[in-house]
Amino acid sequence: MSQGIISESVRNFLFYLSSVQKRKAAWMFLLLILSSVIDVFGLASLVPIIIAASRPGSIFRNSITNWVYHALHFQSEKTFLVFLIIGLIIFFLVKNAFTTLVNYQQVRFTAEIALKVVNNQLGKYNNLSFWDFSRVGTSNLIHYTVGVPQIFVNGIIRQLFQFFSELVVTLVIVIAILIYQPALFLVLAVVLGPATSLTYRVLRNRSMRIGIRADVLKPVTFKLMSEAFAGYVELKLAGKQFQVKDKVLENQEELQDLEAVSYLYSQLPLKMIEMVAILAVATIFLYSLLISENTENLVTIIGLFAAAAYRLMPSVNRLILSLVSLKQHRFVFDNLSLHRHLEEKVAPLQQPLVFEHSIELRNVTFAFPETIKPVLNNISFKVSKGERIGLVGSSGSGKTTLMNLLLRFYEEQQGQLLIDGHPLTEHNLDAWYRLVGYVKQDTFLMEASIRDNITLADKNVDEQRLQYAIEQASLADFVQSLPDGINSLIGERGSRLSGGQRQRIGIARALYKRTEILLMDEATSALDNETEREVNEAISRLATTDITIFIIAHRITTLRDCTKIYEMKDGRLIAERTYDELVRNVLAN
Ligand SMILES: Nc1ncnc2c1ncn2[C@@H]1O[C@H](COP(=O)(O)OP(=O)(O)OP(=O)(O)O)[C@@H](O)[C@H]1O
Repeated sequence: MSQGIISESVRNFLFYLSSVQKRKAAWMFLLLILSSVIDVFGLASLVPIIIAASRPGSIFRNSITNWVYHALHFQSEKTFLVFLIIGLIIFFLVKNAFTTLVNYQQVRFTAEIALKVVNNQLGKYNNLSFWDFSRVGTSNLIHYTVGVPQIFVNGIIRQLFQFFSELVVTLVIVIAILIYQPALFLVLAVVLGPATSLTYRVLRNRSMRIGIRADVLKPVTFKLMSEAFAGYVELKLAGKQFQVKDKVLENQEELQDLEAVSYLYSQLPLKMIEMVAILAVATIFLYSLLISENTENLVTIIGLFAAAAYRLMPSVNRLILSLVSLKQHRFVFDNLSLHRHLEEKVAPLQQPLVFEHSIELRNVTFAFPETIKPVLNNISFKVSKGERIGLVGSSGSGKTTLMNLLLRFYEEQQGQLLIDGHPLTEHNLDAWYRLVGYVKQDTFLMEASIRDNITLADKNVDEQRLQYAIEQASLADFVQSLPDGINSLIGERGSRLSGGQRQRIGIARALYKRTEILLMDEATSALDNETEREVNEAISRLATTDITIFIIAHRITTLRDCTKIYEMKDGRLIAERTYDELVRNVLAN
């Protein structure tokens, strides 16, 4: 009834194991079977001891106890009983120590695999292109890299171990019954067999649907919450915080409902099996009372049935629960196989890239996959090293897209990007990333010190370089004014900094990295006059270096130090001007 899900789970589990780990898994499996068998025998061994204690003389009627009694030269039945009880205690001690050791090894092994799955997922998503990265989205990425491996471990791997160990327990008991009491086996098979199968059948598809739905809902809560916190101020000012809260609650309500139903389902198998067992006992009992002549035999059967069912029920219950869990969490296989091609992605062989003379765009055309009209249309320009290029143009004209192309977030469909005449390809991308620095309007900032934010938590900080970067980015006075100086913390996403200070940290970071090409996107549009002056001062300082700069700016004054200014319109480059020409043009219009 369940080979499908079991073999699928085992296959997915084995996928993550190395050959050494596969051998380890086989070893674990053997230990698990052994500990399950010992568990059952441990309980079974209680029966003869109880019989021996309650019925004097019975030890001589049993061939084994009789043999042991005489072999060890016991003198009285009482001392032999004491011996048996002490032996039993020692057996239980050893058994429990052994099964705990097996459990410990299994837990360690599972943790090892869990780490491997997380590592695998992280590696895979680190290989995502910028484009795919933005399409998948951070909420899904966190779910795939942290949430899904956890579900795989708890919902699949642990359940597989449980399934096999309970299967062994159940089989050992059932086979023992079959050998010693075939009639009882028949009753059990007729009563518990269909009940178990029916319970599983009722629950499996429902549980699977719960799993799939929860998988959709979980990242939604995360997405809503991260958006709500990121937009805390704006949402509050717009009086929309309750709207977000309502959405989160709506999402949580459905999730909690699913959790509740799932919990209920986990309680059902035991109750159903218990119910069926009681019904069976009652039926046999009533039959013996009302119809049958030979009641003695039936009462024995009932007694044995009740005892066997009592021992079997918890195992069968866990067996069903592990199967239901496998079904419920089956969706993780689909999640884990997403982007699997990235696992095999061999990093392209990297070559050096020299930038000494020029950056050239030759007939570059780019369109987003879902749009037909190109966002960049046949763009060509050549920039010499050390030049400072301004990009202006109306909103939506393609300035940011052009910058994203230079950053290699996107790739042109036609034309070429040439560095010193050599095309930029995936084989020199690492070298290109080392040359390029990027300062956005919302510079990425960590909840850490200024030092860590500039060096991106470098372990071996080049102090001289850091000092140079701080001065060139016009941050020196500000840093000196802080009680903890460069070690001052800047708060979450730089909340303790002004807009200008945040951008200057971005500039300092680029300088610390020895950036040779600096891309600044709308660097000053959100700044007040004073901070604009500070950022402009930093840019003017940069103008004295041989860093090549591209600036998208909405304030003309930011472009004062630019050697060339390109004007864009509808994805085309329509004019090239100097700063003075730009000013005259603006004044004339
Ligand atoms: N991910 C995307 N998918 C589809 N279209 C996009 C995407 N990003 C931008 N666009 C479209 O590309 C065009 C150019 O956008 P871009 O951001 O480059 O303009 P811009 O000149 O930088 O504008 P602004 O000055 O307002 O920032 C716009 O029409 C925009 O709608």
